[in-house]
Amino acid sequence: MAVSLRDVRMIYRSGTRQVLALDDVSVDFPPGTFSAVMGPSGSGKSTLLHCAAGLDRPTGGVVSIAGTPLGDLDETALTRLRRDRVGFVFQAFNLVSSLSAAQNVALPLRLAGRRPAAGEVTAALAAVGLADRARHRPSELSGGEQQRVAIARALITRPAVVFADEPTGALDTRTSRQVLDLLRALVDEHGQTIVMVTHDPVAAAMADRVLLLADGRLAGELTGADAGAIAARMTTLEAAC
Ligand SMILES: Nc1ncnc2c1ncn2[C@@H]1O[C@H](COP(=O)(O)OP(=O)(O)OP(=O)(O)O)[C@@H](O)[C@H]1O
Repeated sequence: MAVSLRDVRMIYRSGTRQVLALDDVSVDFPPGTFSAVMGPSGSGKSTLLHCAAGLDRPTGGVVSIAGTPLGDLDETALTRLRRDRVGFVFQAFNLVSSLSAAQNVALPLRLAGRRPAAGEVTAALAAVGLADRARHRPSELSGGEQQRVAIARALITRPAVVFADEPTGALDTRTSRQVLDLLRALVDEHGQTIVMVTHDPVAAAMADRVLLLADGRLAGELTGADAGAIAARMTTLEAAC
């Protein structure tokens, strides 16, 4: 499995209050698959993503990335595994504004103390259709172009999995479609594993399967559903919460 969660539980404590954000969730993300995670507000989507990506340590259960149980790793080893094996794409792109597109893409390698091989960054930018924008700063790129640079940056370390948190949340419909087509192509043509949290049924319909969360639990899974069917299921879930 690229990522696996076994009985993952997350309890947030603030003062005397406790929130059970994940309630014994078990799920696998096989290599070369595109999964969407949906659910009503507060259902635990971000918590699931953060635990699965090793950004947060769950209260209980086991998360493994590429066969490595994260609970066995100290903070240094966990940071290294995240840096080398996990790619992140965020709603707000999170590019470094003072760096060019090429420098942003090279950043994860630089942080790992590696000098990019000749052509490596150019190839990554070409893979997202932006070879001719290498010298542009983020402010000189459209939103969709910035997100494609962020995707190239996420892929430069050849991660076992890319986690995308609302990757089209800040984009218009047409640009969203381009970014989703790109994510789909990365799975189909390069066997990339992608896990995407989204509120958008159109985005979720691009995935191989849609995991539905409600109250911190897996409430169902849809495969091959179109956006209309996903939206209808979400309406039912929201009404029940
Ligand atoms: N750091 C925290 N401290 C305390 N409670 C938290 C914390 N983070 C999340 N929670 C709570 O855990 C539950 C799940 O939150 P989470 O952010 O994972 O939901 P979500 O499905 O991503 O929501 P949204 O769609 O609104 O972003 C919510 O009840 C939330 O209030």
